[in-house]
Amino acid sequence: MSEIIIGTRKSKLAVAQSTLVAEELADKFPAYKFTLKKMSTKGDRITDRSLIEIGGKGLFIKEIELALLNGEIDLAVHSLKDMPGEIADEFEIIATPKRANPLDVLISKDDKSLDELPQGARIGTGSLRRKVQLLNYRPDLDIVPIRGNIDTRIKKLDSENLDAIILAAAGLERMGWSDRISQYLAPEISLPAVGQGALALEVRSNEDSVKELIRGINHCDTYVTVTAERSFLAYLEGSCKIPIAAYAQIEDDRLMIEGMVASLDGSRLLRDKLRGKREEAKELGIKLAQKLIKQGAAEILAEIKEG
Ligand SMILES: NCc1[nH]cc(CCC(=O)O)c1CC(=O)O
Repeated sequence: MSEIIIGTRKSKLAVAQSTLVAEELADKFPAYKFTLKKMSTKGDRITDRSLIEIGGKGLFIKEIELALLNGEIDLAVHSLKDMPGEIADEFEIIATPKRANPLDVLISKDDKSLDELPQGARIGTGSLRRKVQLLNYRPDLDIVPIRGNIDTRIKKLDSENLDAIILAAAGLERMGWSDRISQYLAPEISLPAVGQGALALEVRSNEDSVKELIRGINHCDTYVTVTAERSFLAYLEGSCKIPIAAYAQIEDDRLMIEGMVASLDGSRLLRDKLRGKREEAKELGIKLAQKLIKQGAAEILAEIKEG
């Protein structure tokens, strides 16, 4: 019997996600054995500094890609949201299983909604994307930077004397903690991160037989929508150091994508959308990026990069 080794971060969420993938693969391909290999990444080990300080999203990915490269694992399962817009030629995101709920959610004390929170309420989030959109909606809010795994962040609600925190619905749902959710934030308030709620199945580009197998659990609509979002991100060279968001959906077999770019303090926020053919997902992401550039996104991005 052939064995496929699946590499994952060792956080509870990562293990829950990769277990789901392993089960789906085992169901579909009973002749194979799928084994999880849990790995620690730099992003997991350093939890007392912001991601931006220690080097951004790639920190959750690098060690796992190295294991792919040297053959320790055959498949890597990542949160797509944690992947940079472009990956090295040695690797390929060959499939995305069905996306979970892509929205951001509010977890608040006394289950208050965003509108019910008191004037000047303290909201915990380490994400610039969430920060600028929240302030755009309610300028009175006090945004407090927090980091850590989902359970750590929920604990900070009390330990840091916060009124609420913002998290991804998908993570909470996959952990079975949806009952903690006070409010799902509509995309009009908080446009989700590129790839939020989706998983990336990453393999070595030269491994045709593994690619063929993993493609078996691809979900086409998910793949098309995240392709558009990731091409928007890559074109704007977005990273977690930039307040950037994109969310694509299939509507009547057409592809619709919305994107957002903002300055660091949120004083300038650009947002627009486009519709197109689902076969042209990559081009649509680029077209939307170009549309925002015409409206001033290039200046915003240059300003952020110059520091
Ligand atoms: N930034 C970390 C991260 N990466 C993926 C998820 C949640 C699951 C997902 O979006 O797929 C989270 C937690 C969060 O933002 O609340």
